Amino acid sequence: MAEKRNIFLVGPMGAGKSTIGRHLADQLHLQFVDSDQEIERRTGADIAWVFDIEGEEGFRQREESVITELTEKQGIVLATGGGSVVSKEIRNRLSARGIVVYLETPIEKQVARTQRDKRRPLLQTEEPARDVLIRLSEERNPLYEEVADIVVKTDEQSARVVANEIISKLDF
Ligand SMILES: Nc1ncnc2c1ncn2[C@@H]1O[C@H](COP(=O)(O)OP(=O)(O)OP(=O)(O)O)[C@@H](O)[C@H]1O
Ligand SMILES: O=C(O)C1=C[C@@H](O)[C@@H](O)[C@H](O)C1
Ligand SMILES: [Mg+2]
Repeated sequence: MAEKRNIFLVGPMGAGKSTIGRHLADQLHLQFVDSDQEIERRTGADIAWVFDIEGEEGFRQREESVITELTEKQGIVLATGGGSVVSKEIRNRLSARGIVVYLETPIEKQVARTQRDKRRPLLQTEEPARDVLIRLSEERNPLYEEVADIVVKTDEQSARVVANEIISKLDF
């Protein structure tokens, strides 16, 4: 049987990786996995708790080992954590193991989509979420672009329509 291919979603908090990833997996009959959820499942703690106890560095180590392991699979849609691309090892891994899709999302949409949800520790600080997201985007946008095979905008269409647009751009 031909090798089943993988789709890896990258992009900032609020881009819709988890939401669009589910639609993609349903429509393509692939397995959906989410590195944040997998870390929560394995630790039995939510992401904020992992950050509290192990610090961001501890979380990043877990993220790298989970993504390395999940990308061994075939036939998955993987929603990656928003900061995972900062690791060169993760970027290399994603490029080697599947099609990388960057969900490009303006800051105002990221703010709107994340403001009611308190589960993102990097946004639960004194610094306004908008400023944090701008600062992160300056470091990370070039990395999302570098690793991407396909770039789609997620601000003008529903998650389902964005998933269809991604499918139309895939050659499988
Ligand atoms: N295309 C879209 N249009 C409108 N709302 C969307 C769209 N994509 C996602 N959303 C909404 O935005 C919120 C954040 O989406 P989601 O949790 O999928 O983002 P994420 O990229 O996985 O973020 P994180 O990196 O923090 O895990 C959710 O409430 C989701 O329903
Ligand atoms: O952008 C980030 O660094 C993060 C994004 C989320 O997916 C989680 O991985 C966590 O909240 C950190
Ligand atoms: Mg997510």
